[in-house]
Amino acid sequence: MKKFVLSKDDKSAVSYSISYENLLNEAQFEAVTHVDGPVLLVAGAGTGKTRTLIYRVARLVENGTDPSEILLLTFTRRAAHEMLRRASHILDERCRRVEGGTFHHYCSKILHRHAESIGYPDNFTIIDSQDAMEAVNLVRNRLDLPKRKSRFPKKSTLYFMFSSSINRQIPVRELVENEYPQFTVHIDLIEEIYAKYQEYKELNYVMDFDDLLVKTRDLLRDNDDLRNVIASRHRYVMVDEYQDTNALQAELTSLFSSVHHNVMAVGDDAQSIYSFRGADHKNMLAFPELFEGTKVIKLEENYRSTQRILDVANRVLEEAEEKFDKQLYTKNEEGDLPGLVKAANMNDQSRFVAQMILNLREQGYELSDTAVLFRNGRDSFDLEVVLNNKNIPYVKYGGQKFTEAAHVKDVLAHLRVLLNPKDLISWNRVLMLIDGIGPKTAEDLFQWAHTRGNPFEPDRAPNASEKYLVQLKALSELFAKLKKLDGSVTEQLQEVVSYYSVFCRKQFDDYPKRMKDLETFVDISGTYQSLNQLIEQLALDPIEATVIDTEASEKDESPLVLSTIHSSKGLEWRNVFLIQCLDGILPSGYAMDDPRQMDEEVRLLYVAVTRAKENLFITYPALFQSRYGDYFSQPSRFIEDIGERLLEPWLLVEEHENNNLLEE
Ligand SMILES: Nc1ncnc2c1ncn2[C@@H]1O[C@H](COP(=O)(O)OP(=O)(O)OP(=O)(O)O)[C@@H](O)[C@H]1O
Repeated sequence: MKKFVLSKDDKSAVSYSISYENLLNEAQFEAVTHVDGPVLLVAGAGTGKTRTLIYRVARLVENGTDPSEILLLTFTRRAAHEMLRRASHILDERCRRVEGGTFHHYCSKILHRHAESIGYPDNFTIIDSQDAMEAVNLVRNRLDLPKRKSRFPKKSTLYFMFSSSINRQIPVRELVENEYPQFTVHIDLIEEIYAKYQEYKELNYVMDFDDLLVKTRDLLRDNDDLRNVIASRHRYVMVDEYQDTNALQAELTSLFSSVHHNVMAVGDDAQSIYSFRGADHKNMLAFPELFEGTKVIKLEENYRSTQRILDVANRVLEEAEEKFDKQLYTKNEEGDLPGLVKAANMNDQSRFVAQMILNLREQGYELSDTAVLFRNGRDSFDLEVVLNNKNIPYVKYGGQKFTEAAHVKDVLAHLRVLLNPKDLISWNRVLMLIDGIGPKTAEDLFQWAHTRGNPFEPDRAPNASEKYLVQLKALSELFAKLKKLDGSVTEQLQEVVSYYSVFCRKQFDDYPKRMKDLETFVDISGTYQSLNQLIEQLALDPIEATVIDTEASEKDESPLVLSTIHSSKGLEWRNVFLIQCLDGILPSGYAMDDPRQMDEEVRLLYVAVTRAKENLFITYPALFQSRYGDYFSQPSRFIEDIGERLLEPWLLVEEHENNNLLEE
């Protein structure tokens, strides 16, 4: 037999089209050119984590790696798309073939492909947290609970307990005993509801978000062949925002990279703000233990902000009990001192923000160069009224999601049952729109349809009452039409919206606005290739409500951004206003008794401050108005002592008292 010796390909011989060395600093370059073995990139805000990931994707592809062998896991799908768009911009279209998305998306993809191995059909549906709570409620109500003397947890609390137990890998019993001691008397019942909830999901072919992670973990952990096939495909695994992952996601990262062991995790422990979803920033500390031979690379130079903004950020972090080994610095300009603006009341605060935004526009900033950030979605309501009056266009992120609105959920429920006729929660929604049908009748119809009849002809049920027979016939006709239109998402959606318009008009006073939303939804549905894809992507990646609003209105100026701090993660603007910076809001009143939660509030403020590139204004009203009455409020304890050297106080003066509208 003849022997031929294959020589190792000389990677150094690749000539790169991008001059990585000039575009990156030393630490970034080290991370980008790292090829084999695990790496943990520990980096402060604005130090170029995203940039490093983008250049690493480009470099690996330039090196000859097949893009489909790179797995890029990010916090939102939008983030993955954006990174791959930028990578393909700096290199070429090959980068778009990189497998990118969130853990949930990727797991759902694996599970759809291997559904039979876990006893599910491949058309299982994913339920969002609201539907999951409804399912918990349903199983709770089915249990004939004896009359209780002591308080029992609400459906949302139960769901939250179950989800925490899974994400943090703590048994329900232990979690309740430690964190909800007031409910320990009901522990057996809570465990029973948990078991029944799992059973409900299996019988009805639905999965909640947590199932996607758990079932993928179990599938890969218990099935060596499949794990090897899947992990062999992942020559390189990269995980962004590692500080906001949980123990389960760490385990999945390890399973995904179990063949090649080339995993890069990127994160900033000081920006961990999702512990309420089970995220644990200690995951970052545990990374080197989980991945043997980890190389740790630190990014410390900030490129985003002026030094004066960073001085405030560094000072904010000092408020945390858990001290961070971080001092952000930059070679950028020193910049203006960030302002601390005290307004007499909320309306003055809004007037200040709106007027200042217009001033900035006059100075040449686009509206979209500016963001207004706040702790809770409701904190911007007053400002929104003022912006509307002044005709300043804005988009708002982080409030209610489009798919959380009742009218959208109603429409989607019709499509969900079409895809998965066993989805009881959606059937209930569909049937209970009809006059005369309550939960009991809805469940009877569901049971009948699933044992004897065709689920899509509910009007044939033997004991369907005359009261609602005509409506049931209309529903059956709708399903028949939808089946005929199979393959055209837009036409199917249009059919449901026309069927639903009668109910919308009957249920909601503001039905014209809601119908307009739905029409816009029909217009944009063409981007989805199938109904399955539409339902799944909307569950995993809900559209922001105001994205629909802005699609509907045709403003030609790119709008100002209003966002909760949570939704501002990873983004940056030239000007940032942080409003309602009050004790009780930031930090939240609910966090005050728990040092761990208080630390998370500090990190939240840190995230807000580090979004600003050039100008930062922190504002608060001296008088807080609420439906319970007005009261004098205190600025956030985190900013109160920062001092004038770092945060310059601003005083607002009315025009008639002084010719200058605003005085420093
Ligand atoms: N080496 C560099 N040279 C020039 N600009 C850079 C460099 N690295 C990063 N930047 C710029 O700094 C800003 C922040 O970078 P990036 O968004 O990648 O940081 P990040 O670490 O992901 O931030 P955060 O975690 O706070 O969201 C961006 O505008 C980016 O283009």
